[in-house]
Amino acid sequence: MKIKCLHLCNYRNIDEVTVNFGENLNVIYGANGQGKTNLLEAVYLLALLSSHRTGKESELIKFTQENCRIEGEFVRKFLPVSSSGNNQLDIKTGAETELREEKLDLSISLQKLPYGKINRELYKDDLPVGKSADFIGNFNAVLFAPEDLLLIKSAPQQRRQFINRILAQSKKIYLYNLQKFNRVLLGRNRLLKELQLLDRFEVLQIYRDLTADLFSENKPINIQEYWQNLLQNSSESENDKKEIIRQKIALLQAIDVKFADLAANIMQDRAELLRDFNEPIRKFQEKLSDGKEKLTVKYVTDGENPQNNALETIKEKLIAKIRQNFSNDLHKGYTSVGPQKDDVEFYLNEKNCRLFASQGQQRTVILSLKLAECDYLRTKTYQTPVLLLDDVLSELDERRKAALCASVADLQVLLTCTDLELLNKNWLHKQNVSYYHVENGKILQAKV
Ligand SMILES: Nc1ncnc2c1ncn2[C@@H]1O[C@H](COP(=O)(O)OP(=O)(O)OP(=O)(O)O)[C@@H](O)[C@H]1O
Repeated sequence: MKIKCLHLCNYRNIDEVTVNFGENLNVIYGANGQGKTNLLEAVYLLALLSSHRTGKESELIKFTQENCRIEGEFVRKFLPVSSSGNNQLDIKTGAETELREEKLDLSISLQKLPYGKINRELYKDDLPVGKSADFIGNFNAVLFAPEDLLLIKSAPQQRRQFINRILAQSKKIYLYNLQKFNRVLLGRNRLLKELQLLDRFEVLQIYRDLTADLFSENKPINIQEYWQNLLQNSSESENDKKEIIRQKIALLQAIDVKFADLAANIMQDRAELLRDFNEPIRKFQEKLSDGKEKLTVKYVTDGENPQNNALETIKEKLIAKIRQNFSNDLHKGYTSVGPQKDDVEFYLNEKNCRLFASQGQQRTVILSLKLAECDYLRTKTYQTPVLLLDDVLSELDERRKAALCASVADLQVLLTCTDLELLNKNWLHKQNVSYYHVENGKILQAKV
C-alpha cells in the first residue's frame, strides 16, 4: 500500500496542506524546526494511531486551534488473479496483464474537549470506525527516527513497543488481546491496591485458603462457577470484613484466569514473531557488515520460552506463577508476572548488544531491524509498508547509507533531511525522486 496524498488541517505547525507523494523516493527537506517530522508523524499516525513522539493527542492539534484533521489517500497495485488462482497472462506473449488498483481513504479527526480530554473520530472510506484495532493495519508503515538509535540500551518498554507495533500491523487478534490485557492488568493492579488497605495477614490467610480450595488436586477447576457461588453465598454477610476480603480475592482469582489467558496468547505471538524475525535480521546484518556479524534476537520472558509450549501449558504455568507471587504483588501493589515485564535481547556474534555493541554496531543493528520489519510486514500481510526515514541520514556513515539505499529500492520511502548534501550519490541518482521543501509549516513540491 502506498500513500498517494496526505491532507492536513491544523496539525501541529501546519495550517492546511495537501501533499501528493511520488511512488518511490520522496525527499522532504528544510531547516530545523520547520515541520518535516510533523509530516512523517502524521503519516505514521494513519498507520498506527500513535505518535512516536508523544502519547498526548492534544499536542498534535495546532496550539491556537480546537481541532485537527489528518487524511490519507492510499493505493495498492496488484496483479489480478484468475479463477485458477494464477496471475492472468497474455495468451500470446505470456506476459503479465496490467496491474489493478485498490484505493483506500483513512482519516483521523481530533477535537479538544473540556478538562484536557480529546474526542477522536476515525474513518475508513468515509465510514466511521469504532475501534482503534479496526483502523490499525489497513495501511502499514515502518518508521526509523533518531530516537530509535537508543532502542538497544533504552528501557524494556521501548523494545516491547517495538514488537507491539510490528504485531499490531500484522496480526489483528494480537492488538485486540493486547488492549484487553492492558485493561485486565489495570483492574488487577487496582484490586491489589484495594487489598493493601485491608488487614494484610487476613488477606494472605484467606488467599491461601481460597487458592488451596480452588486448586485442590481432586477437584476439576471451574473458576467461574466457584466465583459465582462464592459471591452468592456471601451476600448475607456483606458487612463482615472477612467476607469483603473473600469477595475481593474471589474477584482477583477470576481476573487472574482472564489475565493468564490473554497473557499466554500475547507471549506466544511474541515468541513466534521473534523466531521468524531471526532470519531477516541475520540477512540484513550480514549484508551491512560485509558478512562479519551475525545478529540474533532473543525473547526474554518469565520462565520458559512460550514457543516450546502449547497455549494451555503456558496458561497453567502463568497461573501457578501468579499464585506464587501473590504476597510479593500484594506488597508492591502491582503485578510482577506476565508479558508487561517482557524484554528483547539482541546478540551480535553471540555477545549481548546491550553490554558490548559499539555505537556504530548499534546503528547497524537498528538499521537491520528496521529493514527486517519491512520484510516481515510484507511477508505476513502481503502488503508493502511505506518506509519513513526521519533525519537518520546524518546518523549513518556513507557505507550504511549506501546499504540502506540498496535495500529500499522497491519501497515507497518518505525521507527527511536538513541538507540535500547528506544524500548519498546512490540516492540522488535514483529515478523518480520527488522533492518537497518545508518552511514554517508550508510544504511545496520542489524541482532540484
Ligand atoms: N501543537 C503544535 N502547534 C503548533 N506548532 C507546533 C505544535 N507542535 C509542534 N509544533 C512546532 O513544530 C515545529 C517542529 O516541527 P518538526 O519537529 O516537524 O521540525 P523538523 O522540521 O523535523 O525539525 P528538525 O530538523 O529539527 O527535526 C516546532 O517549531 C514546534 O514548535
